[in-house]
Amino acid sequence: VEDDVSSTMINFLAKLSNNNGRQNSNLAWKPGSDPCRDLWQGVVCDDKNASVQKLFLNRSSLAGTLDVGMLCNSQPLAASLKSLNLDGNNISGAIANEVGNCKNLSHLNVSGNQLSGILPSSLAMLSNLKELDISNNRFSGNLPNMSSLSGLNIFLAQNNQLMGEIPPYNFSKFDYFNVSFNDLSGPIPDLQNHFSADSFLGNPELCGNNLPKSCLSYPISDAKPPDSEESKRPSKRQILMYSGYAILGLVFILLVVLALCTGNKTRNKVQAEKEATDDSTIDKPSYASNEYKSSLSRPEVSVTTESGMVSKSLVVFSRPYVNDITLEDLMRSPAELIGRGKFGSLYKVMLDNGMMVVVKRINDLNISSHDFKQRMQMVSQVHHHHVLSPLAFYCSKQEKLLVYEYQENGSLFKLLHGYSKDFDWTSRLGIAATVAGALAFMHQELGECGIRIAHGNLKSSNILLNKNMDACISEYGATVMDDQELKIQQSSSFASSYAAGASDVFKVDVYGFGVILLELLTGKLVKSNGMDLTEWVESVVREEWTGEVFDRSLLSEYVSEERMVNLLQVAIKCINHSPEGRPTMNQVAHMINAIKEEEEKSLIYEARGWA
Ligand SMILES: Nc1ncnc2c1ncn2[C@@H]1O[C@H](COP(=O)(O)OP(=O)(O)OP(=O)(O)O)[C@@H](O)[C@H]1O
Repeated sequence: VEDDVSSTMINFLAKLSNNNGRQNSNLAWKPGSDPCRDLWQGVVCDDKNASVQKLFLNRSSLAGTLDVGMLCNSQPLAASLKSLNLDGNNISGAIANEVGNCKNLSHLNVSGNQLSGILPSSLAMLSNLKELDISNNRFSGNLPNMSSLSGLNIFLAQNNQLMGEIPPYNFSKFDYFNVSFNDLSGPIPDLQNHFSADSFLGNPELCGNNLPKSCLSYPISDAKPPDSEESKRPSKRQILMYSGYAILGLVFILLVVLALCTGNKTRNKVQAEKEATDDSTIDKPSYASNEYKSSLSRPEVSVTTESGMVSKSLVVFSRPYVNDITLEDLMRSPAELIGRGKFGSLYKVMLDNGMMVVVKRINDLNISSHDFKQRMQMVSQVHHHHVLSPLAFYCSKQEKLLVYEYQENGSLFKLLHGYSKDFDWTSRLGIAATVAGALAFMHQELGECGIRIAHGNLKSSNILLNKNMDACISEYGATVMDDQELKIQQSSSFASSYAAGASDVFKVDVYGFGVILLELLTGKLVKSNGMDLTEWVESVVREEWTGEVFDRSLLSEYVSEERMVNLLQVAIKCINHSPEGRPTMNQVAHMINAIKEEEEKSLIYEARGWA
């Protein structure tokens, strides 16, 4: 390989590494050595070791600037390079127009970085391009028209800030196509039945079949360039169509007003009758539909409807029953306030189709709309039977809403600290194992995405029980805590050590899970009469009175104290003051499964009378 190729590559990597002109030491590309013969890490050469064909610099902790121009202006390299993979770093900068000089590039993957700027039109000149992945960055401007690239079969651009209309791509050529969660507008082109709405979700101004917004204002068959003079003047057909809609709209509004008047009278009567017969106020749900509706109909949340029916802004993930739910549906459905936590209020809402959902209004979440969208999309893509996925979300600068399925059997918190005393050891151990397994799975899946999304607010009120009494984790990823919040959240005695490790967000979840284990073992509240559960358990264990820790109702069940002590040891590891000292959720899940297996074996022994 020519010397100037080696030195270009070293300079390219030094810029990407942002390490005072030095490159990332893990990769060890040494001046004076040969990229092919000396087997530089991440470099793939041709059979004769004469030219560099592929660069795999993905997940290499690079946090500098991308200078594609440097690579593609170096003639031998520009001619030989077929694949450039920079996925999953923290690289900033833009894709320079010179990328068009890398004529043989077939795979370009810059996903999961901090890249920004406008996509160069020269991308459309890469006639060998097969895969282009620019997802999870901050690119803006229009999508390049790459309809002439006949070999392009993967195009991923989700989670950026791209604008404008989608060019007329030939969708039959794509195996994968995704432009969801951008700011694209206008009608989606003819998909030739190749892609579902999921590839386009999260673009409030995009319209088409199965998208929240219909294309009434963009009759596709009459499509003209949107800013041509003629398109600005409505045609006779359009005038007739709009007048029809206006009349229908008026009739609809009159009917709604009429229905509201009669409905109000009936409701007032029913309410009055109810109040007369029911004077108990304890545990009665507080009806809050007015507060809820006014919160949802504030200007920044209000729906812009077309033909009075289509919501502009609710992002709905495709699930049965809620596929065509709109923000308007949520607004007009009966709502009841069921909780007001630190991070927002929770409403129970009954949809027209009888489905019960909960809507969480999140206050002051320390996160931009773009990042929130990105988080929610990633969380919704990871499916685990014991994690409640959001059904839909809404997001503006001022307001964030999350919609979940209602879980009728309440929370683990209620089961432990409510009136029911019927919560035996086997069920507690089962819930601990289920939650640990689900959390380990989520950490594994979401640890691989660039931003590492943790639950962020794990506690027994966020562990819900479905109709089969199976535990599921709710509100995964809905809380983003900074160090300051962590300090406030924790008791002063170990706030600093706890917050110091906040950078590993997963270890914060491990701590939260440890506290849940302590609740399961002791049956005690996390905070009660000024006592902190973790401090109390630690002091009792220090004094070697471990037996005192356990819930009395468990002791009366003749549960093996050895297995309870084993579970307590797992809990104590999880609440280690030093985050680095805590196990990973995967390790926790293994430890709990081992205890559960022991328990199951002993139950079999007992059943056979061998004990
Ligand atoms: N999908 C759901 N179905 C049924 N009950 C739920 C659902 N989501 C939450 N809850 C319950 O509603 C109550 C209020 O929840 P909310 O999330 O507002 O408060 P929290 O969990 O106590 O506080 P935070 O704001 O810190 O999450 C809790 O008891 C919770 O268990």
